[in-house]
Amino acid sequence: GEELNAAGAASETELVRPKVEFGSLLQHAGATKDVFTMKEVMFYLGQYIIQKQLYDQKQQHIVHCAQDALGRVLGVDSFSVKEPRLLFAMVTKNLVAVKN
Ligand SMILES: COc1nc(N(C)C)ncc1-n1nc2c(c1C(C)C)[C@H](c1ccc(C#N)cc1)N(c1cc(Cl)c[nH]c1=O)C2=O
Repeated sequence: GEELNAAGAASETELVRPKVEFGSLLQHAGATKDVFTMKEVMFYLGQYIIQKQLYDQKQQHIVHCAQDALGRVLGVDSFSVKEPRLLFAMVTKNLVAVKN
């Protein structure tokens, strides 16, 4: 609906600055800057998860992060990639909006 389109548009126009620990996690995933779009944040987090193979080998939509910095910044031991609202809520806690 309208609200999803708005969220989609925001993911590519509004800029965010990660809080310190979250920022170093994104750099570990290859990021080379301090300010991102939401789309970029999700891209780098996704690369981080795949590179470190944090997904469950059997149920591959489940991410296990209790033993990883990702779990500390998101505040959970595991989550499902099929829960977008929960995921965005956890990620946005680690971001500060940048007024442009
Ligand atoms: C375990 O996950 C996968 N495993 C496999 N295997 C073959 C094992 N293939 C694809 C995925 N996968 N599905 C989705 C995503 C991935 C990879 C890139 C992690 C991304 C995503 C999920 C979580 C975070 C965080 N923290 C960041 C990005 N994602 C997204 C979820 C949302 Cl809510 C927004 N944007 C996304 O790209 C999905 O739906």
